[in-house]
Amino acid sequence: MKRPELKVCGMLHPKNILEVAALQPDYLGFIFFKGSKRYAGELDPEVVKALPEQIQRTGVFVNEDSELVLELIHKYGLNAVQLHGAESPEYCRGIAQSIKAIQPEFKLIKSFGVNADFDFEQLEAYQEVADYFLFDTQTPDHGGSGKKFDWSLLDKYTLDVPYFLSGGIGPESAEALNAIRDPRLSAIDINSRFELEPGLKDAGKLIEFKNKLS
Ligand SMILES: O=C(O)c1ccccc1NCC(=O)[C@H](O)[C@H](O)COP(=O)(O)O
Repeated sequence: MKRPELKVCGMLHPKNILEVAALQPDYLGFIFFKGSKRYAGELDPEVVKALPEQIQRTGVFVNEDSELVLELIHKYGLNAVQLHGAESPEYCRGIAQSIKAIQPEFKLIKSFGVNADFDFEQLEAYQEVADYFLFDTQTPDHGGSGKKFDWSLLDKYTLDVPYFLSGGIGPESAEALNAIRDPRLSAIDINSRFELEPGLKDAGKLIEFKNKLS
């Protein structure tokens, strides 16, 4: 089985972005949601644009106006968007069509907050438009909760769309992640459990975790 990729989300500070980029994660996430403690809307776009091209620069949005999403994709040179609110399949299709017409390799990641009541059937309407799903813990703050959900709930996931696993993944999670045998697990998404403060990642912890993943 292919080793899942790694996404480090919630990057904020230029020096820290370069420090983490040097560890060669597959994705770096920038949160363009004003309600987040990791809001990156003030970040210099040149810092993001200058990242090595192997790193997928991912903008995270929550129920944002689609015109603004498209504007920020261009402003920051993003390769992917992660739609982390209650965006409809039609909204996702509009974004995907607009951007893929000029950037065919662009990726759309649709996030869902999972709990015991989560309706996996709703995903069917998104399967043609999402390149990936992202399964996070359901919380009122949308994301970055540091809380893990019960991964056995994913036994109910029957579609073929590859997914990112997220929510409360910490340094101690490596062993459990290595035990997952689902070929649809495309990437592991980490955030607050690797922080010194919101938006500031601990490079030492990241190196240790990355080395433990198989
Ligand atoms: O991190 C945030 O502050 C955030 C706020 C609003 C929407 C999404 C947000 N984060 C998106 C992510 O992809 C996080 O990595 C994901 O929620 C997991 O976070 P954590 O539980 O802290 O590992």
